Amino acid sequence: MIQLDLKKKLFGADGQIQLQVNTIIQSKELLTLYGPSGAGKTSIIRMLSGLMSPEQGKIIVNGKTWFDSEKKINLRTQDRSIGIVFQEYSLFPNMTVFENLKFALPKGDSQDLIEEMLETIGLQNLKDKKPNWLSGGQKQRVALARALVRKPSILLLDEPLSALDTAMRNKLQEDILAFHRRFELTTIMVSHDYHEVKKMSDRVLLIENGIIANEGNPEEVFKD
Ligand SMILES: Nc1ncnc2c1ncn2[C@@H]1O[C@H](COP(=O)(O)OP(=O)(O)OP(=O)(O)O)[C@@H](O)[C@H]1O
Repeated sequence: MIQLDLKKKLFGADGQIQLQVNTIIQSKELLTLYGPSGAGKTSIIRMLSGLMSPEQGKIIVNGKTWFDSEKKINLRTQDRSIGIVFQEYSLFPNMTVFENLKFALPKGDSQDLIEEMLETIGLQNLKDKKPNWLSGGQKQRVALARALVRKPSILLLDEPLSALDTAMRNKLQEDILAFHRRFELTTIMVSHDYHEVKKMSDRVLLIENGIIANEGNPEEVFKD
């Protein structure tokens, strides 16, 4: 279970907004953050990952405090049990697919997990290729597998599919759902795509102007 209580002033092109988000995310839930551009969705992902600090608030994950402004606790990104995939492909261009995954593997862990990941994403035959040999969808599959090599409990996805065409998007949505279930992850995904949010979410947070404007399952949130 993730207890989130986040407050931070955000400065954007259209002035300042006060981000204020308070919610509980259940273990194994697939939660999407949906809403207009600039509303604060990416900032929430960044605060969860430790790449941005809230001004005030708490992040408590399964009873462990990751962030507490009063107690001055702020765990480093590498000490948080997370895997992240961003919109842009963030693979190392000079390493092969296999080496990209191996780089993320904790020292001493068996490389069998890499083989298992490659099999799950169906890219075993491309494991010796460098990223520029791959299609956008294949790169994002590798990024997804790499995010999971450390066996995190939480998967954070910031619009990972927005650069892909519809067919590839559909495939990757299935891959994300398969990983989400297989590794019993708690997954938090930013998406602009209404169909994607409807298809994938257990629960949606509609984020507008830095606050939760509505929340519930997709039927509840999109009933109008
Ligand atoms: N470190 C920061 N401190 C203060 N404000 C920031 C910081 N980083 C980003 N912002 C601002 O916060 C606002 C919200 O941005 P954010 O990327 O979280 O929105 P978003 O909902 O993810 O938008 P999009 O859908 O376009 O990605 C933006 O106006 C941005 O300029």
